[in-house]
Amino acid sequence: MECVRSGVLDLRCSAHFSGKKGGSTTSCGRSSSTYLVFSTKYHHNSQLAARRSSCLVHRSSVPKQQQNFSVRSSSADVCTTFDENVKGVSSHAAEEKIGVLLLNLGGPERLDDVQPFLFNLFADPDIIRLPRLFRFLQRPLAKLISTFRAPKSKEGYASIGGGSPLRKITDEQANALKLALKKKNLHADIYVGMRYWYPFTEEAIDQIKKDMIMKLVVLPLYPQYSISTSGSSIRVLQNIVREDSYFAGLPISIIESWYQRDGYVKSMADLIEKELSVFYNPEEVMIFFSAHGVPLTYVKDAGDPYRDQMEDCIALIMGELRSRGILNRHTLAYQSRVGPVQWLKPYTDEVLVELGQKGVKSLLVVPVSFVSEHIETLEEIDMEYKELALESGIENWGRVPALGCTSSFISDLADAVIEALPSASVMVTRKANDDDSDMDLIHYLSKMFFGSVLAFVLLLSPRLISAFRNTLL
Ligand SMILES: C=CC1=C(C)c2cc3[nH]c(cc4nc(cc5[nH]c(cc1n2)c(C)c5CCC(=O)O)C(CCC(=O)O)=C4C)c(C)c3C=C
Ligand SMILES: [Fe+2]
Repeated sequence: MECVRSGVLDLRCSAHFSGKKGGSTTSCGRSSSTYLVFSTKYHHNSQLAARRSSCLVHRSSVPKQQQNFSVRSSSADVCTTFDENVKGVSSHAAEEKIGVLLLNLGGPERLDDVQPFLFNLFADPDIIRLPRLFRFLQRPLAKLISTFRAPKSKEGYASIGGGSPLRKITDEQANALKLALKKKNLHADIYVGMRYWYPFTEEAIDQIKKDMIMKLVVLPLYPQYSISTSGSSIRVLQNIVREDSYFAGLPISIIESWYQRDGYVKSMADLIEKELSVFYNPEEVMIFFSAHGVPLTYVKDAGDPYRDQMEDCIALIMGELRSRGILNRHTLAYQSRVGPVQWLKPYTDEVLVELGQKGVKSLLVVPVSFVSEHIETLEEIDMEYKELALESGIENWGRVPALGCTSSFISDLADAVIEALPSASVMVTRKANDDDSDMDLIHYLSKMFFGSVLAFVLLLSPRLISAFRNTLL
């Protein structure tokens, strides 16, 4: 049983939308009578399916036309130049009112936004995963953690100009995508929905409804799927679909991950090749992929495919570089861990020190989990990690920019949208009666036990609170 056909999420399948350990009671099928059940265990079939094929379904049957375009968007920073094989779309698609919803994380625009932004982030049950019984602690805990975390985060945002660039960049990407689609003969309205700050996904959803969009493609701006990112945003969407009769009847196609697309892989390889050429001895440079981490339990217990997809992604990019005769060594590590739990290893900061000790002299860092510049590229990599690396003996440091509005990348996203359209279908959802129903007693009790310990640690013990605070700061 495969729920994802070549990378496009089949909305009638249950298992992608996390919630439940095991995923065995979920339903999956092609018929509209099957239901979407929320479960935490990620369905690995989807990942295998995505790996097997280069990506999305339903390639347009319209012959490719060789065309040259040069367009400038209304925003001065967005410049999109197309020189490629342009794929056309069938005329009936052009007559429908098509919407594309770009999902992203969002970021505080001013320092005063930092604490409420962090509150929204930590109040997300896909970010702090409490046992069901302790969900009532989610918001008090979010308040506590966001308050402790805010001073450190504020420092970071202050050092990159006082706020996150995410909204501006995402808007630019939306403009560029609209133009790219237009050039491929698809007229679509593009909406931006952020998970933790303005414009919130709910606002985008309202606008989509007002505009009476007839078909919607949902494109999370994360190349790899994680429960904590695309998964969380998709969950918001599902909740809306369940409550709202307009969305319940709207054909939707979700592109859940797209790291395996040729256009993305080649665009990343282009950026790496270009930055390597800046080094005095490019062949001696170690390519250092730094991905945003997630807590280890996401992968080990909840079935998050994030690590597998990340490794797959790196292999594809390195394969592309090798095919161009670029044979540099490379490594992958995970950055930006928060709090006292174990995250995916190895950790970026530790690997930087080790490489310095081993005598590596030249490093090219490649941020790989996100397609915009943000606090973790501009502050964590460019400032903190650079300083650490130089102190550890690295002499030559370079960093690949995020893809942003790179024309080949935006053009590929446009192709992804066009390819996803034919599989848009009505989301049929039902609320799982008890999404912990297949959890065995021991697991349930252990969750309760650890949940209680966590609650006591975080809410009752001042000494441990201060230890926790030190870990966050
Ligand atoms: C693929 C990308 C990301 C994953 C996976 C992810 C998981 C994740 N993040 C936190 C905690 C924080 N993330 C923060 C900022 C932030 N996170 C991502 C991306 C991923 N997060 C981005 C792009 C950003 C930056 C947004 C911006 O404003 O530029 C922050 C706030 C910043 C800070 O204080 O460091 C926190 C906190 C967790 C806990 C998590 C997985 C569970
Ligand atoms: Fe994050």
